[in-house]
Amino acid sequence: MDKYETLEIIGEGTYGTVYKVRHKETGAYYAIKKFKESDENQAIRKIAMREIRILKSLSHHNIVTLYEVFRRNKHLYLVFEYVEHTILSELEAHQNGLNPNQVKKIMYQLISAIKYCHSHNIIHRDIKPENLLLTQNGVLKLCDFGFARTLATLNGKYTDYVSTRWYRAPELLVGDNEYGKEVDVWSIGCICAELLTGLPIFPGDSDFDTLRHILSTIGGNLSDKQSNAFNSNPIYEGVKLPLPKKVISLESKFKDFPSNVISFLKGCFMYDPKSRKSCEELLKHDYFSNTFRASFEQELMELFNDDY
Ligand SMILES: Oc1ccc(-c2ccc(-c3cc(Nc4ccc(CNC5CC5)cc4)n[nH]3)cc2)c(O)c1
Repeated sequence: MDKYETLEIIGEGTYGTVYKVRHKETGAYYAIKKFKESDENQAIRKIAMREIRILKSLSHHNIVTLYEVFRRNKHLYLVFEYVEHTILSELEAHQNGLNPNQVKKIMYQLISAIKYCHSHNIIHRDIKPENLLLTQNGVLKLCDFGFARTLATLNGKYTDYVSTRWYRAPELLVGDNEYGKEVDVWSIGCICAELLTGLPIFPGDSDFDTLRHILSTIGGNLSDKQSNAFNSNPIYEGVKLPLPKKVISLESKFKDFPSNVISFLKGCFMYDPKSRKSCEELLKHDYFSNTFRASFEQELMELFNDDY
């Protein structure tokens, strides 16, 4: 850490803290994650090794770059690309939502980044505005894989709980631990709606309350597997599924959204993960017209070439 000047804390997580630092010789900025515990703690060491293995397998224009890993005074440090803004700060600056075309550009890059992760059998599991960074040129960079996991074997189960409640898919909220990459697609839908309105679409103050928001907006019923998981979850013992008195559908909730946006959101918000659109299908959805795809891909190529 001697070659860096620590400037501020930019993120606090369960297992570590992320600092904005300046390289003393070059003046360049970086984001450095310092793992909290000494790496002599076997549990932390295992978590850190899994995170580093995932990060080293990723190389994509829309995912922050890991430059270096080093160990000092029994602590592990990860040196990352520093990006000036987050989508959270963009939302704070645009309380009624961002320009629809800017949203489309952000969504196209987010889905491209997640499609890349999924093609490498990696689930991010914590997609939320503070984990989406935006460069001055409008390039989106996905960050913080502290909760990422490689897809479990076919019948694999995940034990730890994840993601930030408002962006959590119903299978996570009911406690079904046989979930897959579809949880990221649900979060993508949440991000899209929030970017367009400036407000979180399912702002629950608990997992149960988030489920209530979902059922009141999407209507219908959870999948049988999700209902069974809820009813057998000891956390919800004695509690009935929140059956909404009134459903305010997506069409009613977002009256001024074009039909292709509503259709895009419905593709992300299918209760049954197997019915949810994949990232590949979302990129082909007519939310992204052929004209948009052609012109934006050209724009991105020029932006990415400027990076080098
Ligand atoms: O497994 C991991 C762990 C950590 C990261 C990670 C990598 C990079 C960053 C990062 C953040 C960042 N920029 C940034 C982050 C937060 C803010 C918000 N203002 C802060 C509060 C003062 C502003 C800018 N640039 N790069 C953050 C996290 C990662 O990508 C993977």
